[in-house]
Amino acid sequence: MMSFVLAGRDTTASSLSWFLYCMCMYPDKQEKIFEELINMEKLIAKRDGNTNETHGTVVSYDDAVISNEVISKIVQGKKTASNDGFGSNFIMVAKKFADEVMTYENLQSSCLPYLHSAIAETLRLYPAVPRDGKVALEEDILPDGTHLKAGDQVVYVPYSMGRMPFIWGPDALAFKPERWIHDGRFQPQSPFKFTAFQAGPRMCLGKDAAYLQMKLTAALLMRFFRFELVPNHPVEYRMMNVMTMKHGLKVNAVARETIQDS
Ligand code: HEM
Repeated sequence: MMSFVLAGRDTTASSLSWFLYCMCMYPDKQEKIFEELINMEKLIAKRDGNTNETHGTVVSYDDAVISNEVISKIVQGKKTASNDGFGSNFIMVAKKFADEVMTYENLQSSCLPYLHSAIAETLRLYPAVPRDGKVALEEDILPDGTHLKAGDQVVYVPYSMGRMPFIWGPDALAFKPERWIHDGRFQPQSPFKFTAFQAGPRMCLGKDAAYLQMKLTAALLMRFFRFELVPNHPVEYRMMNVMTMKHGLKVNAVARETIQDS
């Protein structure tokens, strides 16, 4: 339990911060994710014979800037107080989306491929574990012929590996979820190339759980809000075991248009 709580909390939390940061830096990618979520919502409504989304009234909350408290209530599906500027319809639509669209099946890597790829791309550029060290218990020879004595330390650096043109091509520094998509599907890379979760027998045990949590939270936020960085707030690395943001991330969340059931 200690492993799961320690390994699974700050890693996913900081990755979500970096994901939001990437969304703010690349608004065109943020829009693509929104479109993907809306399309899925429409498909599911159509499948279930609920066509309200095409006949409903469009309610705009465009000028509103929402507090963290309101966001967390929406993510948890709770009703917000009536004086916070958001009607219960907004909460109802968000809750419906969470319950009916964000199912376990719809959060698998085969669904929402663009969102899944954007999370993988975030981890390529901003791996939650930026460097990871090992100690040889006994004398050993690495696959490339390097000799190790007992007690030697070996460090691999997912942060650097994720940015090497040698590994990812000349556009290695660009945030491009498209690089993970082939024939419209998310295509995983070898864990020896994409090392954010380590590779081999001691690879992260929580990888699928991490994607599930991050995809759910990101989908709920992306579907209902557009994020923008607060101008002039410094975004810097805090290089610890987990790569968090030194000054945290400050964003404005602007509510998107919501389609209200008539
Ligand atoms: C973005 C999220 C995450 C990243 C980037 C990540 C990354 C990693 C890395 C690099 C390791 C190898 C550490 C080492 O042995 O040197 C690891 C191990 C581990 N992770 Fe994760 N992790 C994430 C989320 C999670 C979550 C959500 C859980 C649990 C629910 C989890 C559970 C574990 C466990 C139990 C190990 C130890 C596995 C072993 O030693 O055999 N991780 N993780």
